[in-house]
Amino acid sequence: MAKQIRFNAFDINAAMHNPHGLWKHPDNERYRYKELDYWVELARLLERGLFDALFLADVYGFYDVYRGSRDAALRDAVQAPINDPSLIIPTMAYATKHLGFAVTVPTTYEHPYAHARRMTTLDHLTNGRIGWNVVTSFLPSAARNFGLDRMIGHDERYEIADEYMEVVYKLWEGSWEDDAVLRDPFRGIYTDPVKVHEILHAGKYFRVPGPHLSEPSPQRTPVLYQAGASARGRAFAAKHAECVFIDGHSYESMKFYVDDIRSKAVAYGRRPEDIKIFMALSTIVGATAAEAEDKFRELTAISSAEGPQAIYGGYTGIDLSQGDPNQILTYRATDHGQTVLARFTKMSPKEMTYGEVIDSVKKIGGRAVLLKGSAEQVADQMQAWVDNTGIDGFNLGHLVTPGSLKEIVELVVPLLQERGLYKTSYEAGTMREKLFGYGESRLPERHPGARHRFARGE
Ligand SMILES: Cc1cc2nc3c(=O)[nH]c(=O)nc-3n(C[C@H](O)[C@H](O)[C@H](O)COP(=O)(O)O)c2cc1C
Repeated sequence: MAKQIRFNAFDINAAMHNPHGLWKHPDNERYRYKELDYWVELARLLERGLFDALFLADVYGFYDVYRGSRDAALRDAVQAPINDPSLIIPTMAYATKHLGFAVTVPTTYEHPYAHARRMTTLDHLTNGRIGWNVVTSFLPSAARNFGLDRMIGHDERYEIADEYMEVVYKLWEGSWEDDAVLRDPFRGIYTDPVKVHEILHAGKYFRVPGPHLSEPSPQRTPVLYQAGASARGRAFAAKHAECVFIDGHSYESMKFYVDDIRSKAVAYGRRPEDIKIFMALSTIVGATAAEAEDKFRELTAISSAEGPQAIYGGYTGIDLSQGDPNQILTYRATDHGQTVLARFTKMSPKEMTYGEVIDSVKKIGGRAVLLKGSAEQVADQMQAWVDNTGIDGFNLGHLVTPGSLKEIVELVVPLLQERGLYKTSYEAGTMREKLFGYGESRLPERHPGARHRFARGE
């Protein structure tokens, strides 16, 4: 059977996500992000299209590097205003049966003891349909608001994240035995105290004696996503991630990331196929190629020049307004994210000036690859990306919501199904089972998290 293409939707609980200026489009319903009905309708649409998951990005802090101010970000709804992503999930889960939910939570600012309980709660309420996108955060304004004088350094944030993972693995995997909850009215025992264990974690960054507060949920550890692609980020992904999310720009660079992460995973005792890799993608699908071009022109006319530069400043620490348009942008390690700057400098096939970088990020779709055309053309290009890079599928952003994802569900999914490249029904089971096979609800034995499982006789 041909390799199946997988879809996640890439969204955020905010007024706008990445396509800046397009909130002005008359068909854009983004302003409804504060309504539960909006999210329920979206979840039902995605389940109709047999999407694996709704991936919910999140960010603490405003994007205020560009021109040294948050004004451009606020004017243009650059991931602001923004609400909590986890609180919309139970309602969407109630309205669907199979769709997974991957929620972004930073290891730098949320304490693992509280985070572990929140994820277990969500895994119970969704009956095992929860994933966690592990991020380390990249905005100085978040650091300030969490009471730090300066942002913790890029690589140290990953060191903290590594220890954080150890803590949550211990809480999820090692604290409660499977049969701890007896609910036995005859013996008068709800939970057998002998089967609930302290974790006694005392490390460099965290001290958590435990036990975990919640009883075991269907997956225990949520499906682990990760999206940082710096050298340190890839090492982290290779060790922990089950799904990796990467921006793409060429077959070559995407294949480099895919091969590198999978070979590093093998060095951690894992298998290459233990990691599913999704590429960020924007799409414009028309009944014909000409119709897609018309939509593209219409969107270009209302897109914003400043919003993408505000995003760029936050991701990289580079204020594009400060450079001469003809000056070459060079790589420098900042404490923001390192991947986006690398892409426009040392990973770029040719040197780029500040002016060229601005033109590139301003394009519709932003940093994500944009596929446009008829459904046939978009499906062909998706297939080519999968065949040439080894990715498993796409995290599909929206330009106009929910229209962009409706185009995929109604026009592209049926075509991929005809070609035998897309499932025609959901697999049974939890989110992890749908991704990795029936009976695989828990982390596999070879995953480092499984080492923290409680074993009798310990
Ligand atoms: C496609 C994509 C989506 C991301 N989504 C988020 C997000 O929602 N929240 C966040 O804090 N970081 C997000 N990031 C940032 C990364 O998780 C990571 O923190 C950042 O890229 C810095 O790490 P790096 O230097 O290893 O790339 C995303 C990155 C990519 C490429």
